[in-house]
Amino acid sequence: MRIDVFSIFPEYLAALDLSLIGKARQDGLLDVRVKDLREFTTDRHRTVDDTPYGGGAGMVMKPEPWAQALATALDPAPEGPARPTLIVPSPAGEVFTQKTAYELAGAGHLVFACGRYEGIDERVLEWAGEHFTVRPMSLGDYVLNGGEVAVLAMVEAIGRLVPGVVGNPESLVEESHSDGLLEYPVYTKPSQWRERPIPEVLLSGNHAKIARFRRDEQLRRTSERRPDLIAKLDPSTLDKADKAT
Ligand SMILES: COc1cccc(Cn2ccc3ccc(-c4cc(N)[nH]n4)cc32)c1
Repeated sequence: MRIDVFSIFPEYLAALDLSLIGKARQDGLLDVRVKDLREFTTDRHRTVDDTPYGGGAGMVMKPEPWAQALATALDPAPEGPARPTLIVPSPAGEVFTQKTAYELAGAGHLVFACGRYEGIDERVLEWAGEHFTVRPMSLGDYVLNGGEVAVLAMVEAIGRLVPGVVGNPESLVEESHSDGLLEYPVYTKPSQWRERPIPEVLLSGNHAKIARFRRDEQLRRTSERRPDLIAKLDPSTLDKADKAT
């Protein structure tokens, strides 16, 4: 998978050189290219923003540097009919979920446009629609100062699902949210820590009982912390809970 990221703070994306994603880049599983948007300006001051038409606070990102930058992500031209997907982090985007991560992990080429200021001139997204599948994307209902943090989160969530990136694919199977429920609690040595024991069943060696305990904990936690997810559960998820005995 090829991933292009454009930002006026490319150093923000240095975290993509580390850990799992960094290793996947070294192994050639992910081809991540981070570019400074200012490289695509033409004036002496490398200007990327200007005042908003219609007035209002703050500045808006100029369209031309973005068109010049995004055009380089179309080089070489995509093989076949598939168009690269352009993800534009935005408070006004669709909400990024684990389902989105799975969907995008199957894409061949992702391009991320990290906005700053009050956002990117809307005509960029209209122009980009001729060459990309454009998806404004929100991380959630809170406001960031720019797109970089959102891109770090999305590239990690997507990248780890690309085959070969995570050493043991098993660890992707039981994941939180993959079955619509939150993760069960985890414990490790010592079994008694500051007078706190671990749940007895985890020492029983009875895999059926352990599975049941974990499923029950998932349901308990989800109904306590995220009742909204309970409402969305696939009925078969609850059957699985009964079968995990
Ligand atoms: C109303 O608040 C804003 C309205 C417009 C722009 C900005 C600041 N900003 C600039 C680029 C940019 C990209 C993404 C996000 C973002 C995404 C999520 N989930 N929260 N915030 C915020 C961004 C703030």
